[in-house]
Amino acid sequence: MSSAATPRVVLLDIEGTTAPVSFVHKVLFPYARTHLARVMAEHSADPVVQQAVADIAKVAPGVPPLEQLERWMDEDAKVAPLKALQGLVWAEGYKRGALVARLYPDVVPELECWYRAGIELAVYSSGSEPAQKLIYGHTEQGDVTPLFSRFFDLRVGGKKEAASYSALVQEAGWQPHDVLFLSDVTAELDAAAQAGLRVCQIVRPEDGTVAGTEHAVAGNLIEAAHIFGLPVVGQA
Ligand SMILES: CSCCC(=O)C(=O)COP(=O)(O)O
Ligand SMILES: [Mg+2]
Repeated sequence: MSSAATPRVVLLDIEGTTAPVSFVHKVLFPYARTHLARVMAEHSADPVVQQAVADIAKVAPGVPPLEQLERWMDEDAKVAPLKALQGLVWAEGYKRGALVARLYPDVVPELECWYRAGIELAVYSSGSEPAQKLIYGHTEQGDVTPLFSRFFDLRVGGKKEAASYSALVQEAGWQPHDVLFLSDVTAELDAAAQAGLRVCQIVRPEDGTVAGTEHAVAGNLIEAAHIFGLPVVGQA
């Protein structure tokens, strides 16, 4: 459903929307793959590791956890045990300065503009909530986590399921039509639109994103702001 009213909430995907696909696939994912076995061994008593190993045993009984994790990484599977463990590995990488998050140049200025205007900002990513806080806590522009009021991950469900968007708006106490969801993936936008959210595809030339035909399309957050009547950085 569309509405002329300005969205009160902007819900943002990460990969392909605020961060380049190349940063996630060529920096974050390889870092996690390289250090996963060691970090799991060094943190074997950590509840994150124990829960992930227990979850893997439920879905892949008899398969060694690292073998299953390798399979999931090969498939880019959006599954909670892998995402929780990747977050643990990245925590170490950010802490020792090996990782610094790259966001698209329009992202921080435009999010700050929306934040200052009283628009509520939230994240919905397949990356775990701790991983989301890490990426936004260690950007080239510094810690931008205070811009966001909420961080939703796979605990509300998969991003291609309409029920996940219904669950997250209910948890936050939002009306679906007050929320604008920005993502590069049309199947995610289809699901969000089915749940009554307003949606816009972010089509980043650097990522080679292909524009869909069903939803509004913007090349960056500033173009999305123009389309949906949100404040635009640098304009009074
Ligand atoms: C928290 S940054 C890494 C994101 C991630 O692990 C991923 O799989 C990408 O998910 P998104 O939903 O942001 O496209
Ligand atoms: Mg994405």
